[in-house]
Amino acid sequence: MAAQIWGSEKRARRRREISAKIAQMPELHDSKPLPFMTREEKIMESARKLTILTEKMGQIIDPTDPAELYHLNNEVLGLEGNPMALHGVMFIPALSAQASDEQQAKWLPRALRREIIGTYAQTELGHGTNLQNLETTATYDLATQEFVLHTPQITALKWWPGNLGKSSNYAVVVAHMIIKAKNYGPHPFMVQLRDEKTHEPLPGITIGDIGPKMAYNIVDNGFLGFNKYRIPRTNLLMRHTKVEADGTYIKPPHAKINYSAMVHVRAYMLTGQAIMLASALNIATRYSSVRRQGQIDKSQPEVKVLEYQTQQHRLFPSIARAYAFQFAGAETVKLYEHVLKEMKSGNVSLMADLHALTSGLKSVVTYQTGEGIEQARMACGGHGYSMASYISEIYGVAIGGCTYEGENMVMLLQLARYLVKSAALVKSGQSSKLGPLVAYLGVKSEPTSLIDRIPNSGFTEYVKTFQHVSKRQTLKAADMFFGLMEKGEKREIAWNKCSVELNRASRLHTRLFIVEAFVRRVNEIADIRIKEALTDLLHLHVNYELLDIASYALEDGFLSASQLDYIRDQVYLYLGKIRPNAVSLLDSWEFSDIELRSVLGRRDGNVYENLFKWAKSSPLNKTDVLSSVTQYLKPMMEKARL
Ligand SMILES: CCCCCCCC/C=C\C/C=C/C(=O)SCCNC(=O)CCNC(=O)[C@H](O)C(C)(C)COP(=O)(O)OP(=O)(O)OC[C@H]1O[C@@H](n2cnc3c(N)ncnc32)[C@H](O)[C@@H]1OP(=O)(O)O
Ligand SMILES: Cc1cc2nc3c(=O)[nH]c(=O)nc-3n(C[C@H](O)[C@H](O)[C@H](O)COP(=O)(O)OP(=O)(O)OC[C@H]3O[C@@H](n4cnc5c(N)ncnc54)[C@H](O)[C@@H]3O)c2cc1C
Repeated sequence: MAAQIWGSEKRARRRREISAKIAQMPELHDSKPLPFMTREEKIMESARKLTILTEKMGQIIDPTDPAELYHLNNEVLGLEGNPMALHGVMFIPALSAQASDEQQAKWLPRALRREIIGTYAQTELGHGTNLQNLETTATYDLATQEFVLHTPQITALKWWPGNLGKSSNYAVVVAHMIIKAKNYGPHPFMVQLRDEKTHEPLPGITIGDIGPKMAYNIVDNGFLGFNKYRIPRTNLLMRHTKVEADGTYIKPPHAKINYSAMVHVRAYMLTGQAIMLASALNIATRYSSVRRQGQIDKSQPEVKVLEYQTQQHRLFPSIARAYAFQFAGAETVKLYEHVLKEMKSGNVSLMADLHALTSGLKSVVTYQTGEGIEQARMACGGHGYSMASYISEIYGVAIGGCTYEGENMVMLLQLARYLVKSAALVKSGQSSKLGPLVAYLGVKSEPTSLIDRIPNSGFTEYVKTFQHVSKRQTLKAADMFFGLMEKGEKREIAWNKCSVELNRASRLHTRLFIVEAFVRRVNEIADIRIKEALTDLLHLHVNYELLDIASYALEDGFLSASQLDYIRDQVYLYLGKIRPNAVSLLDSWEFSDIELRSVLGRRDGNVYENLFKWAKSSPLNKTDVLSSVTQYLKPMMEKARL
């Protein structure tokens, strides 16, 4: 199963080998539990480990393999981030995709050797979503052949970029490019921020940390202002766009090609989210098979809480989602790598499809991951609320994904643009022009669903039902939009008035893609036992997801009440079937105790003794009487007693 999750036997074996090596290197372990550290201590601890990793990486992993690097980071540095989180996730990908060969030769080896630390600085205090209204300018000075970066007012300060505040000395900065008073829109520039020897900010640069956040606090998200700060013309990233010495602008082959670093993260973050969901579920499910509370049969001893159907219903559909996201994520990364290769050689024809797909997936996956992690926390009762479970930290980090790389509603609306265009093709009889991801929009469906009507139909009837509801909602939302425009409403106003319905269409389309990716994977599996276990999970997935969106299929009578009863019964049936495999389905992800950082989720199940040990190690317990008591509470009580 681990091979299915991680992509191959070899990958799963390598992960085990890497974990085993890390277990033997105490210098790479947390020196004390992270929840007992201050933010400053955590940042220091992370930098300490990161430095050792830089020295010893070659002994532990193949540093050229991104999957191994990602695993190493998760184990050693953890999900709260690290001083170079953005360096690998966005800075290097931005240079790789947008810098010319010459620029890459100059900067990439230095970045890869970690001679310099970089980030991606785009969002500003006043604008994040609406890139067209960013305020930072890069004005070309023909006389010196330099760009002058400037922050015209406080809302133009770069705000949020990870590791910008304290760690990075370089950044890819997105600024409006102005040449001879003409604004060419946002473009990426390579900018040095700090002196390479002293790490002091360079003259003309104002920079700092934006303060503590809900989670992800090892990352120093930062602010950045420029005061007429000059960089050479050749620091504009010039793979696709060029500015010649005389100010001549050569436009890129696709207007949005400079957005590729964002698409990169949107594609890669899906499996990251799956891992966070599976981690929280692993903790909750292991704990649920240790925790005994109450009886089902009063004549019997207390049961493990995992025996309760409500507990299974809370956890198991999310287990199925974690697998589904991992499989959909793997497909998306493959597609992204293909499109990137094409893009580098000038073929931009697949960019719109990839943008639509990743926009929808990013939104649905992060939202459902957040839901699943929060349910996992609640499933641990009181101990879930303790940082000893570590689930609240996983939650805080995961839901950041609903916001970064494009706020979820906004990204769903991006997919909706694509769906509406596709609907227009269907309506004008040009279904043959639909791309493979939306071809179902042009296919006539049966009048009613055949779920529970055809024996041995596998998952086909489920997929057809998801297709039906997605198609119906897309065409309905598109009709509503076109209808408003026909009535004379301006395009943008009509769009806003339909946007809730449009986003519903985007979610349904994306959920269909996730179901199909799960089905595709199960169909590929040769090992009969693995196929069986995953087929059970897929049964739970399709029935649970369909029940969740049943109103769409009920409102036009595509599903009947009796079919809905069948679907509900299937959910309960598969909860029971999955119960014996539940812990194994999560243990198959092979997270080590070092990586999970959870007292509740310990592999050995020795929860209570270790919770007590953990509590005793709280800094508050270093002394029996705190100074808050001697200074304030004791005098207050004494005064009250007088
Ligand atoms: C190993 C991985 C683990 C991952 C862990 C990650 C941890 C790191 C943590 C955090 C990192 C976070 C980083 C950041 O957040 S960086 C900042 C990200 N910011 C955003 O995402 C901003 C969101 N906004 C946008 O992307 C855009 O403004 C927009 C797409 C919403 C709108 O852009 P705009 O230029 O205004 O375009 P239009 O709406 O007018 O659309 C025009 C047209 O262009 C199409 N389009 C837009 N983007 C793309 C694209 N990327 N590719 C292809 N096409 C694109 C759009 O669809 C329109 O098409 P049309 O309908 O045919 O006209
Ligand atoms: C943990 C974290 C890490 C980050 N890291 C980075 C980084 O490394 N580099 C970087 O540059 N940025 C980074 N960001 C910033 C992030 O990319 C932005 O916060 C994000 O893109 C959302 O933009 P915003 O904050 O402007 O939200 P806003 O756009 O102000 O969103 C507020 C509300 O308005 C709604 N809204 C906005 N526009 C529309 C619209 N057109 N239609 C409908 N509704 C709309 C949204 O849906 C939302 O409900 C990070 C953010 C976080 C939380």
